[in-house]
Amino acid sequence: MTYTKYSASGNDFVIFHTFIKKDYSKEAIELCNRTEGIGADGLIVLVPNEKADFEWLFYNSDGSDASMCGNGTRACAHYAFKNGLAPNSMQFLTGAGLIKSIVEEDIVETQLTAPLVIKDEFEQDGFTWYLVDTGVPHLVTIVDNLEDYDHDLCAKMRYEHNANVNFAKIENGVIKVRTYERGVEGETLACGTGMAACFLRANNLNLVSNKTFVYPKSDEELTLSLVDNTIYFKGAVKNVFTTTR
Ligand SMILES: N[C@@H](CCC[C@H](N)C(=O)O)C(=O)O
Repeated sequence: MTYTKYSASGNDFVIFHTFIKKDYSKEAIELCNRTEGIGADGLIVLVPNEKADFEWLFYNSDGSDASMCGNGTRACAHYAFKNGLAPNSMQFLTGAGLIKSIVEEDIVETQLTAPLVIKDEFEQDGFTWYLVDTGVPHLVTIVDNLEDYDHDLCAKMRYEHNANVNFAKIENGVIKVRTYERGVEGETLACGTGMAACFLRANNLNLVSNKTFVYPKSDEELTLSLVDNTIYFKGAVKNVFTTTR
């Protein structure tokens, strides 16, 4: 089997394609293992689909599945185009619905599914939170200092709300984000749907405009735009290596 490892702003994935649609959670745990496997935050498997260019099956590194992954969509779209599985402007089926992506060289833009606010504003453990589904659920708190990010608090909030957890800081009109990811159970270098959730929250509070640069923990620059309640998410991806095992 041939596997490709991708990095999308530091969020990394093992990707392969097959005709066989089945449960790949066991493979996700093995392949994503950073000591004995390839090492990644998630596994993406592309399978054929009659109504779209293809369908993806997405797994976190602990083998749990997730309906969406923003960075994963960008890596996956690049992989699909480079492997002749889809044109550069494509649509593919995810658990959250049809996703549209456009590949231009190493830059990929994805149109995320319509966001759904789950809980508008609430106080817990000294922070003000907002809970929104941008494909998967995300808690967002806006802070003055990103050092407020606290692993134990994130883990507690993640299980209480069954959501990913984001700390965001607005600085000179851009957003800096740190994300604790469900299914990785720790901080990742970037989370696309998390950045989208922070962007939406900051935009709703009029803290940023409809088109904003967002910087995750990796410090790679992404552009987030809001047009008619649709979030567009754009940035570079990298094919790290391809291996056969
Ligand atoms: N890293 C992703 C989100 C992946 C899914 C998430 N960990 C969950 O289980 O909800 C992104 O870039 O959006």
